[in-house]
Amino acid sequence: MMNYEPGQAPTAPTTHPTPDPSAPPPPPPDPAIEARDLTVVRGDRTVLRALDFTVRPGSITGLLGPSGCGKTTLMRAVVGTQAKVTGTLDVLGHPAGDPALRPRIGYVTQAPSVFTDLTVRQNLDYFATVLHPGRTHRDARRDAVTRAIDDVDLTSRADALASALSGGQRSRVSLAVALLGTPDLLVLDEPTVGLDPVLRRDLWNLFHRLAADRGTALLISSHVMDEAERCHRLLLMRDGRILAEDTPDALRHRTGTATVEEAFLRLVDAHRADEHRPADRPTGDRPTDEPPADETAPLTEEASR
Ligand SMILES: Nc1ncnc2c1ncn2[C@@H]1O[C@H](COP(=O)(O)OP(=O)(O)OP(=O)(O)O)[C@@H](O)[C@H]1O
Repeated sequence: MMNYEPGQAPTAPTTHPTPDPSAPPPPPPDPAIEARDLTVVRGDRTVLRALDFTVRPGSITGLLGPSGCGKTTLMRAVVGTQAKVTGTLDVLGHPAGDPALRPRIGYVTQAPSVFTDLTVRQNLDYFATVLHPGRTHRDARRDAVTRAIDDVDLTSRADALASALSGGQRSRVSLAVALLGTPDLLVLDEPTVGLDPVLRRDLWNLFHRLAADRGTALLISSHVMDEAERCHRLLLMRDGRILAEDTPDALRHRTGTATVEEAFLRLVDAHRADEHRPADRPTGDRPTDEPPADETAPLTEEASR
């Protein structure tokens, strides 16, 4: 199986001078997301525990793990809607939640947020007007709306009421809204749930185009392990912790397995064995009243419903 290479920066205009080959390579761009010791408490439970990870611009990072392991909480922290976040969490060079980030991040939740009494185009027009109000932006708004509808392959349904769309189509309207502002970071919570294989493939092609052509960083959660193979890098999570952060190839290689799903299961088994080794077990690591996340849940799409 192959690894996808992160997207290259858009080609420089031809009027620029040819770069000097003896010059040192430019420094890597700043991370899109940098988390150090990231911890989140929800209610009386610690649901994210001291996470360290980095997401690079122009790359697709898959966030994978069983139901309840903390994927949505992590995404909420990144977009700045989660309370009780400690540690360091920088997004596009700002602390997560900084108002300057609002126009630069697109976030699509699991529940589509669309007005069902408006058409697809009217939904997009509304959000485009919120993003870029005023008559002077009218043409740019119209172009952005047309492009976003086309990006998610809903041109033929542009004038249909959102209430008349399927669940998967409504999710794509939400995705189109997130694409309107040409965000630098797209955070997508299970964007392909309920989509048929052709649409899933088309959306993944779109994600790769966004990363390669626009330099967008994408953080995408999924239960579907074959989608893991389409990511540049993976964050494998379990029970509020990151089990591994690496490329799909490196994870398979490291665990001596043929698929990311097998690699994940191998890592879970190794982690459990460590936890159950009495001498090593840290006391008080998990309160006795706090059950682990649903760690035995299979990682298939069917099992995630
Ligand atoms: N509002 C809340 N108050 C307290 N705990 C919560 C709240 N929402 C979620 N949790 C807990 O936080 C933990 C992480 O939940 P989260 O939704 O982030 O998991 P997830 O990996 O996204 O799950 P799924 O794949 O099922 O969406 C779970 O144990 C969940 O029970």
